[in-house]
Amino acid sequence: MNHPTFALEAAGVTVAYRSSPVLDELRIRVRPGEIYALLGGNGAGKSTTLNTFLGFTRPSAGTVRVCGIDVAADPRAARAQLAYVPENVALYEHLDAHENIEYFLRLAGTPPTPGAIETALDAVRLERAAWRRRLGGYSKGMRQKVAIALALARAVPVLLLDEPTSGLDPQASSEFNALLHTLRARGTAVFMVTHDLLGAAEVADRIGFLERGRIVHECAAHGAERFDVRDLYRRYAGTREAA
Ligand SMILES: Nc1ncnc2c1ncn2[C@@H]1O[C@H](COP(=O)(O)OP(=O)(O)OP(=O)(O)O)[C@@H](O)[C@H]1O
Repeated sequence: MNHPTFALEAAGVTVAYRSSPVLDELRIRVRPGEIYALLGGNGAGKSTTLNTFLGFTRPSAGTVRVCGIDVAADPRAARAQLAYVPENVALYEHLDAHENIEYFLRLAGTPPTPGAIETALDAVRLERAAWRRRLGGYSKGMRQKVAIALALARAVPVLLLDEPTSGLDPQASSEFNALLHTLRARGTAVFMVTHDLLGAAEVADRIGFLERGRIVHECAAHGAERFDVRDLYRRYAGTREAA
């Protein structure tokens, strides 16, 4: 495959349930090594956007591409480029972190090379003492680390996250942000759906505001110069009132 410019791309994507559009000619582009946060009020279409990237929802118009692969034409190939971490990570409670990752890698037909799982668990900074403990006793932040370690072990170029910081305490949130920066440095594209404006302002390179299935505003951080949080809040409040 040649190197596509965009890791994720929605071009003119329309999704409608019972004729009213939920996504309305949506246009989103995320580059490799970019962290993109999608914000919007309840019902704005954030989950539907995730579902179209995952190939679970088929647009009636427009194109969705993952690393240049048209999701409608080859959903399996497109999905192989993605790791999806839902709000409540679904892993096996009775297996430990190591076993979970090994199980899902084998299920995907990509058994781990020696040391790959340990490297991934180290990269997400899951404390070593927990590696062989069943997930049943894990906190939300720890589960999330295991899910992201699985993405690292699969070496996928794109990570999709749904409400990743909801329910995380400040320490876990800051560890999560550090982890996203590690992924970004590796060239992974991160697309996250969130209501957490402050978290997004801290970690994202670009923020898109979704309102009634359209990006009504998009803004970028420039290196050390971060977002103007008051301005973001004003825009976000606008989308929430409209929703
Ligand atoms: N399968 C479906 N059938 C009919 N309507 C749907 C379906 N899925 C979503 N919708 C509608 O589409 C709109 C957008 O839903 P979506 O879940 O994408 O929004 P959201 O931005 O993720 O909202 P929230 O923040 O509440 O999770 C809502 O009005 C919802 O009721």
